Amino acid sequence: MPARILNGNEIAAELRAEVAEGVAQLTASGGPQPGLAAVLVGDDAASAVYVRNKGRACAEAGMHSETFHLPVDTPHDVLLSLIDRLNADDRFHGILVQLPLPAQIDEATAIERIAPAKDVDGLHPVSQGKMLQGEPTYLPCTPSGVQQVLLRSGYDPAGQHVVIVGRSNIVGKPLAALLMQRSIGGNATVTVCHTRTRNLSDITRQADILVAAMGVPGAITADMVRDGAVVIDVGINRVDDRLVGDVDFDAVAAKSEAITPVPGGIGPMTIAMLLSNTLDAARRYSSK
Ligand SMILES: Nc1nc2c(c(=O)[nH]1)N[C@@H](CN(C=O)c1ccc(C(=O)N[C@@H](CCC(=O)O)C(=O)O)cc1)CN2
Ligand SMILES: [Mg+2]
Repeated sequence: MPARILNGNEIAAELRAEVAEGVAQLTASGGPQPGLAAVLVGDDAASAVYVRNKGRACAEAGMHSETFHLPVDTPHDVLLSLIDRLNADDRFHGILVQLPLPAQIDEATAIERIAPAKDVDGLHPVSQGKMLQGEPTYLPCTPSGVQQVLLRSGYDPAGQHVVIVGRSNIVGKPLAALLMQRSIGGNATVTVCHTRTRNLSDITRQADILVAAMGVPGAITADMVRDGAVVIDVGINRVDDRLVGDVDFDAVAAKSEAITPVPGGIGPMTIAMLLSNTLDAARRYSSK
């Protein structure tokens, strides 16, 4: 049986439609139009596409958004001043700083400067600490996108062995925290593997749900995957002008129960979850 393809474009469209309905209800009841500020530093082509797509998705959901585009050589303190201004601007309920940032800017300091109440990317240490402790907060967009794809496709992680390959601050680490929570979409048994993991394939072969998030094209090969596993590919790599994931798609699809493609898998979910968080931020603002 060929694997079931988990279509992230479709699930993300469903989510964006739910957000659009939420925006209409919020504004109809006298609440604010949700507003998102996106900060883009430099001219990375992929980042520019992602930020443009975020703006377009906001407009389609009835949200206000603005992009603040700074030159590649922007000094650190200039970026921090912009974030301070956006923190104080009531038109914006959510702020994101597009990553990666140019080398002169310290990413952690920039993210920490965002007011936690506006951290719709869910990357601030306050958001991540709350998530770890199971308190309500903004969930990071890619990990919550993975969780939604699983839940909405009928693959509840509860009780499953989820093996995550990759330990980035933006995907691997927060995804592990999210999936182990005592809450809907959680309760998984999570193993995190990384570059120093010994006998990697012995561990990946134990996965009921295998998440590839290491940023190495085609690194998860068929011999690393158990027959009937659910495979989530978070990698987005450009190879010879083509987008490929971290999974050797055709060979792995031939033996798995279900798999996300690249493109059209987790990527679009990241933007849908950002909109969902921005709607939440506007709701929280209006109930203050
Ligand atoms: N501040 C942030 N920076 C980055 C994040 C993030 O969540 N917050 N994640 C990634 C980039 N990203 C969003 O910002 C993102 C990546 C990919 C996609 C996407 O829809 N990909 C498509 C393919 C698009 C293409 O043609 O390139 C797909 O996979 O189908 C959306 C958002 C790093 N930075
Ligand atoms: Mg840096």
